[in-house]
Amino acid sequence: MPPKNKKKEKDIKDPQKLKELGNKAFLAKNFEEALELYSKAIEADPTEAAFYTNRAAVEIELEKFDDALTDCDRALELKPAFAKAHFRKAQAFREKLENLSAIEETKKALEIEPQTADFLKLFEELKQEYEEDNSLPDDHPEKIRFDRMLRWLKEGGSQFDKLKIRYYTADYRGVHAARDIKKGETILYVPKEQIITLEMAFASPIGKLMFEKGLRQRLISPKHSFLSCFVMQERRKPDSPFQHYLDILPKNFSNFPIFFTEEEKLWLKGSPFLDQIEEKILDIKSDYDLICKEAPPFAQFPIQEYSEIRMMVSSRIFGIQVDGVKTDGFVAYADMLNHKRPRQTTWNYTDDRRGFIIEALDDIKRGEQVYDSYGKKCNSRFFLNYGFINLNNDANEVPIRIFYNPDDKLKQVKQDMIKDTAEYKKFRVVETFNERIMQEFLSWLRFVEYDENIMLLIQYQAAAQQAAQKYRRGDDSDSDDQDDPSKGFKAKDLPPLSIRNEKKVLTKIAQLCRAQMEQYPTSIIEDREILEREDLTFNQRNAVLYRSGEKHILFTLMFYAEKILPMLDMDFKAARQLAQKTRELDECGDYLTNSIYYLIKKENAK
Ligand SMILES: C[S@@+](CC[C@H](N)C(=O)[O-])C[C@H]1O[C@@H](n2cnc3c(N)ncnc32)[C@H](O)[C@@H]1O
Repeated sequence: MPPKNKKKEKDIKDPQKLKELGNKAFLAKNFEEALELYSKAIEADPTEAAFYTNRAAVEIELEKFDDALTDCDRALELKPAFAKAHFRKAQAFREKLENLSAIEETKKALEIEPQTADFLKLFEELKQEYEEDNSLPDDHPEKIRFDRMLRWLKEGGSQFDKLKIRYYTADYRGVHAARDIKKGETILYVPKEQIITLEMAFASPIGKLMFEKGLRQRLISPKHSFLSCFVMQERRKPDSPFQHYLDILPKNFSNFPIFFTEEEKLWLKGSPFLDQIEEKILDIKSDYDLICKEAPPFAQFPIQEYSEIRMMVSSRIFGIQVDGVKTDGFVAYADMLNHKRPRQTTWNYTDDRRGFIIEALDDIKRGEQVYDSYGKKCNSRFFLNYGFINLNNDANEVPIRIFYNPDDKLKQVKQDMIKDTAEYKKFRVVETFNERIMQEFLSWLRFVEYDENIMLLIQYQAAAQQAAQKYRRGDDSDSDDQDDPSKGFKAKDLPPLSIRNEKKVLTKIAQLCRAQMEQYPTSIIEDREILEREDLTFNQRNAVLYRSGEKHILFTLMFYAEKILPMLDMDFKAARQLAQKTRELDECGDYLTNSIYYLIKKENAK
C-alpha cells in the first residue's frame, strides 16, 4: 500500500496544489517526484506558463536539457515576456555548453527584468566563462588542431562531457569542469584503441631493431626512448592513426631546464641542480648515441628533436596495466591535466571497460580547473622532468655530499667495515629531522665524525651481522637490497653515540649548510626581492623559486643545528627549557627526545 500522504497526492487534481507539492519535492531534491508533480500540474492546467518553467528547472537537474528547452519555449508561447523562461533556457544552454546562446537568453531575461539579481549574476558568470574559454580565437591554428583531436577522440568512443580544455597560452593548457562534477563520477574515458602503448613502440620498424639489439636492457631510460622513437616515426607518417593527437602535443620545450640558455642557467648559479641538468643532458645523449649505433635508421632524427620528445614523453605518459601487462602509454586528454596536490582525481586502466578512466575524488565546481597529482616529488624532479616549479612544496630536497675528514685516522677502518671505498656519500636532505632520509644522514655523519674508541662501532657492526644471520634464517623472500641486513653494516641506523660525537655531527651540519649557502650569489632575502620584480621571464622566475627552495632547507637545517648544539653542554632540565622557549624547534621533537635528551641523560648517569 502506498503511504497515506502519497495516496492523497495521487488524488490531488488542483494544479496550484500540485505545483506547490512539486516545489516542495524540488527543494528536497526529490527530482523525479517533482517532475511527476509538475507534469500533473501541466496536465491539469496546460495554460499556466510557470508550470513549464518549473518543470524545466527539474529537467535541468535531471540533465534532460533538450526537454527543458522545449518546456521553456512552451512557456514563452503562453507568456511571451516571461523573463524566467529565458533564464531557464540560458541555464539549459549553459549545461549543453552552448555559451553564446546562454548569453543571448540571459540578455533577453535582463531586458524584461533588468534588476533581477540571479539574472545579473548568471550574465556575469557566462561572460567571464566565455572569455576564459575563448582566450584563443576559433581560427587559431592550435584551436583548429585541438578541435580535430577532440572530434577524433569522440568518434573513437572517448567520453569527456563534463570537461573542457582551456588555453592559458597557446602552448600551456589545462582541463576545467564544464559542469558541476560529483565525487565518484567518471569524468574521462579513453578506449584502448586510442592509447599509444610501449608495445606499439616495440613493434615499430626502428623499435623492432632496438628491441632485437637488447636496448630495452641497455638504455638508461628504455621506456622513454622507445616511446620517443615511436612518436618521431609516427609524426612522419601522413596516415598515422594518432596524427590528430600528435598534432596537439607541445611544440615549445624551452621551459625544461635541459634547454635553458647559458643566461638562464646563470640564475641557478651555486645550485647543485646545475649538475642534475648536465647529468640529464649526458644521459639523453648517451641513449641517443646507443640507438644510432644499434639501430642506424634512427640517425635520421636529430638529437635536438629526440631530446625534446624525450622530455615530452617523460612529462606526459601514464604507467598502466593492460590485460595484465604492465606498460606505459600516452592517453590523449588525460595528459592535459596539470599537477596539484593533494590528489583530486584518480586514474587507471580498467580491463572491464577496456579503457583508461579518470574519476573525481571530490566534488568539483563548474569552471574550476581539474587536476591530477603527479605525486609527492621534490621540486628538482618537477623542474627537471616537467619544466615547472610547485610552490609550497613540502617534499623539497637538497643534495649534500659528505666527505671523510682529511685527518680521520679511522678512515681506513671505517671503509673496511662498510666495504666501500667511496670518498663521499650523497644525501638528499629535507628540512625536517623526522624523515627516514634524515635518520640515515645523521647516522652517516655519526659514522664519519666518529673519532673515539672504534670498539663501539665494531659492536654495532657485530650486532648488524647478527641481525643479518637471523634474517637469512627466518626469511627467504626477495627483499629490497636497501633494507637487506645481509648486505652488512651500512652505517644507516647508527643511534647517537656520544655527546662529543653528536656535537661534531651538528657542527658539521651547520658547516655544510653554510658552505653550500655561500655558493649562491644571492641571499634568501635578495631572492624574495627579485621575485617581486615583474620583468622576470617564466624560466627566470622558476630558477629563483627553485634556488630559494634549496636555500630554505639549508637555512633551516643550519638553524636547527646551531640552536641545538649548545644544549649538549647543559643538563636535561636546562636543555628542555631552551627547546621549549625556541618554538621553531617543535619540528625537531623526536630528534631532541631520541638523540639530545637521550645522550644528556645517558652521560649524566655515568
Ligand atoms: C601532462 S602535461 C599537462 C598539460 C599541459 N599543460 C599542456 O598544455 O599540454 C604536463 C606539463 O604541463 C605543465 N604543468 C603541469 N602542471 C603544472 C603546474 N602545476 N604548474 C605549471 N605547469 C604545469 C608542465 O609544462 C608539464 O610539463
